[in-house]
Amino acid sequence: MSASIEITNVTKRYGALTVLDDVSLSIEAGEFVVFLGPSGCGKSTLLRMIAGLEDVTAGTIAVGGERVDTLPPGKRGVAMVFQSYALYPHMTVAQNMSFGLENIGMAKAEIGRRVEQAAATLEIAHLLDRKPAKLSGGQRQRVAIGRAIVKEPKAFLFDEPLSNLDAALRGRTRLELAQLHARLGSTMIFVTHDQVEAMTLADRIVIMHDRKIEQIGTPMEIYQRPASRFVAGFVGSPAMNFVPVKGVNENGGTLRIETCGLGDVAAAIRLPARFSPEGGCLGIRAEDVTVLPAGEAGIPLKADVVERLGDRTLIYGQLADGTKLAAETDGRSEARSGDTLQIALDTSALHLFDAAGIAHHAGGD
Ligand SMILES: Nc1ncnc2c1ncn2[C@@H]1O[C@H](COP(=O)(O)OP(=O)(O)OP(=O)(O)O)[C@@H](O)[C@H]1O
Repeated sequence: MSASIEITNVTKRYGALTVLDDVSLSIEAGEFVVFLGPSGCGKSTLLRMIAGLEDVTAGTIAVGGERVDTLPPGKRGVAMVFQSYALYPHMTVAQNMSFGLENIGMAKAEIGRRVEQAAATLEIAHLLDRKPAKLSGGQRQRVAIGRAIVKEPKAFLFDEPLSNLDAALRGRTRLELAQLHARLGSTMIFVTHDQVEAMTLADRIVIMHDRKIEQIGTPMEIYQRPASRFVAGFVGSPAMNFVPVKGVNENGGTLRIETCGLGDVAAAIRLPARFSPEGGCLGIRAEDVTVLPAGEAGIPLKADVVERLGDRTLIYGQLADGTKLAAETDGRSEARSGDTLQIALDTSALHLFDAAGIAHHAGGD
């Protein structure tokens, strides 16, 4: 069973502090939605309001078409998995998973059936008699998910559930969560500040910043067509390069963008109405900057740091005017710090940002 979630004009204040300001969002039944944003942007607060662990200051929340923001947590049909797992240490795995169902008076046989089924799904059947202290971090994590599954909720709410796992286990559990979602078909909301988790798990990512939703889109929409300079700089590693703009001229559908660091750049970007170069910048990802073979002339980039990642090499350098720029090249690059390299830009992958940070992309808005 899965349900849609409708968040309408939700505001959250703690005293004078506004944490979320008039936020609206529609999540479809069965969707995997990730709330992504920097620390303190309010993503956990939004999740906790859906769960019923925080009140809304204004606005409404509906699950499966039914308004729930006035209902207690247990009556909302959602189940939350916490970062800390929140298992009862004195109870076995089976008891931890049964506890919530016993509390609502469910028949023992039905509880047994659900626990058994969830344990099989999560491959923890052999751990049912153990106490949490005798489990690894990854196993505890599964128990916490199992405890949510047995409730057969209309939606799962995950609050950074992978952040206590080491890197390898984190990657594996991420895959398992994707498989679990495919198998259960449930609505899932997942809070994280890890963009790899967001990119790999989400049907849609909700980027949150400064009390608002900054952009909602599929991972590739967010990556390729970030709505704002904030999103462009937040998603992607290394962060998108930003080069200050001095002036813009439109000529037959091509925009000529004057910069200090990159010289004049031509791009198929429509000149936005009332665009002022003041405070504007050009954005380009490191992977869209090509390091030219020795002897070919391009734009000079003086390498400060060369990072060899095996399959690729990242070059962090400076343009002629001192603007910093990262370029990505192949793993066999022999570039060394101190070298002046020649680069070229993929002008079909340029983004222009105005002073307010609004994005305009090559190939149309
Ligand atoms: N009970 C509270 N009282 C006052 N302020 C709070 C309370 N809970 C959260 N806040 C504030 O609300 C803001 C949003 O917090 P929230 O935990 O939702 O952020 P987050 O995006 O989940 O960050 P993180 O990734 O660090 O958990 C923060 O500025 C936080 O200090």
